[in-house]
Amino acid sequence: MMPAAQNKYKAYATVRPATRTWPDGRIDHPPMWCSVDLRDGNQALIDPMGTDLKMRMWTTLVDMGFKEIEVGFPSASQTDFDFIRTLIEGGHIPDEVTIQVLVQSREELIRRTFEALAGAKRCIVHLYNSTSEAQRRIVFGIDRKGCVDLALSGVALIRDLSAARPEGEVTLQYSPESFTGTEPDFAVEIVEAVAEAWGASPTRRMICNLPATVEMSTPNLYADVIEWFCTTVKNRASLIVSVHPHNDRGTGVAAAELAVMAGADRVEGTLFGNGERTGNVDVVTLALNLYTQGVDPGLDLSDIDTVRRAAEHCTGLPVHPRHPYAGDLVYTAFSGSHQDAIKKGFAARKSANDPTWEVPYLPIDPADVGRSYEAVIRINSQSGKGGIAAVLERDHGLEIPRPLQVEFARIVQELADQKGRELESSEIMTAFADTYFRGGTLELVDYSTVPVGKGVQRALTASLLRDGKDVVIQGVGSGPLDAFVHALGKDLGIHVKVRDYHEHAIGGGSEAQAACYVQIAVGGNAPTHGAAVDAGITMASLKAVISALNRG
Ligand SMILES: CC(=O)SCCNC(=O)CCNC(=O)[C@H](O)C(C)(C)COP(=O)(O)OP(=O)(O)OC[C@H]1O[C@@H](n2cnc3c(N)ncnc32)[C@H](O)[C@@H]1OP(=O)(O)O
Ligand SMILES: CC(C)C(=O)C(=O)O
Repeated sequence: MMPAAQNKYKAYATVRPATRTWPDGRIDHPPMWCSVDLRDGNQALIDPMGTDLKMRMWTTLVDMGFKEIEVGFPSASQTDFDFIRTLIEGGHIPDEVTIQVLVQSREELIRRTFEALAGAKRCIVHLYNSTSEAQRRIVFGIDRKGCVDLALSGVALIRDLSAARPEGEVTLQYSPESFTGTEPDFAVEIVEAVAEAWGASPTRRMICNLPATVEMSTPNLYADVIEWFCTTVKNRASLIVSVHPHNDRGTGVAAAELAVMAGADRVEGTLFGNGERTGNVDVVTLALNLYTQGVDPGLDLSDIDTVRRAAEHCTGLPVHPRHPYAGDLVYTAFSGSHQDAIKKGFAARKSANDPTWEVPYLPIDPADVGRSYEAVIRINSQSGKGGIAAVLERDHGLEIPRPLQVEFARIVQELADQKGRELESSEIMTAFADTYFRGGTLELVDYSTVPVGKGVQRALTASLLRDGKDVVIQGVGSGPLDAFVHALGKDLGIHVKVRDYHEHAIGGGSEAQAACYVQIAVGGNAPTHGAAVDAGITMASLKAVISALNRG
């Protein structure tokens, strides 16, 4: 038994904005994005990235279009320091990209940070100290004033070192770390003090980053406190309000989205949500959530698998198969009704002249992120006729008619149940061929036809093997199939009624083949299906009838 919750945990304290506007919000433009893969993501890895992996991550982020990238904590690690020097000295930072570095409010660390930044044209120095009531009491042993003083001592040094930089001033970012555990009025107090000490103004905005260092509440309460902060803080116009959600409750994405509705201008996060504990907010999901609402996210994810491979290589962590937009299974439907609807959705798109995406069960066109339609439908015991027919069509060119779909789906379900696993496309084709391209008592060897009378009718002669013995049958009908049916009844006493007939070409040109599907009834017996593929359509149709008879 877990200990009684009410004795051990407290509900999150809330603050209510005077006018709560965020629930009516829509996100109609992307926030400013900042990747923290090379810092918060990296610091959470069992094996932090070395220079080569950092460079691969950096290139991936730049190629995706990030304009702000936190590249490390240069005063904490020589690897981070050296990597930043490599970026600057190697000319790897495009003009439109600003690097960001993290530092605590400690003199020697701040000085070392500025050494790392020598030569960088544009950079953000990100200063943090924890402001939560618990950390002030437990970790730092300081009161509110002590906490403000700690922040201000850092700001004063950064201001001086920044002013002395020959390359120009840095941008200051300040994080009241553990913001979600900080009394909102104190967060406002310390940010106002820092902004004033820095000399923030509408033309020299300071980034004020409000982290859910630990996600402690439902996302609506985070949004409430963000809106309350934005409407309470002095000189809001002098601040870029940034959020930095973590995912402790599994709602980091929702928290970020609601925070943007509540007034945040900027979001810090990582690719696929790597980061401390349960991770940082996943910027890939955030960006593609925007995209599916018709908003250009400003990040290029047209080749999501390349981004994913880079992230997996750099972090050593796999992306979950169900991860939004990027997982192996997210463009795959196993269940029958989903497969049926997806198949119909794709077909409707083909015939409609409208680019608007509207395929059931697929919130995004897989092609937009470089994934293929081919992977959409896979078959197991939960699959239905629509999906199975789609696989036969997609991989084997067979467009089987609806009554045959219904019958074959039962056969496939039994097979999948018996195997207890997903079926390969080749196994489905083999099952189809074994069932409907059926050899047996009868085998068609050849046939010929000639016109009869004024050519309205045709006479057909067919050579068959019946139980291995040659037989020749002859009949007359309105076409070769009709004449064949007549011949079977007249010469072999097999009285066939064709109940359903479909044919189509497979492929084109000299390689083209014909596929034919029939449903026949013999005497009072239950109808059976047969199918055949042959170079000629007549041969395919006669063989399909023979297949059906062999099954009967
Ligand atoms: C929420 C976040 O993700 S914040 C980022 C966290 N990232 C990291 O910590 C990774 C990089 N950090 C490090 O490698 C180390 O902490 C270093 C190199 C920066 C500092 O190392 P050390 O001083 O040897 O060790 P340590 O981190 O344990 O020091 C903690 C001290 O710093 C103080 N401190 C912690 N954060 C801050 C801060 N933001 N500003 C000022 N002082 C701070 C603590 O109160 C403690 O003080 P004490 O020594 O008087 O008790
Ligand atoms: C330094 C801050 C922004 C941080 O990483 C956090 O609070 O998670």
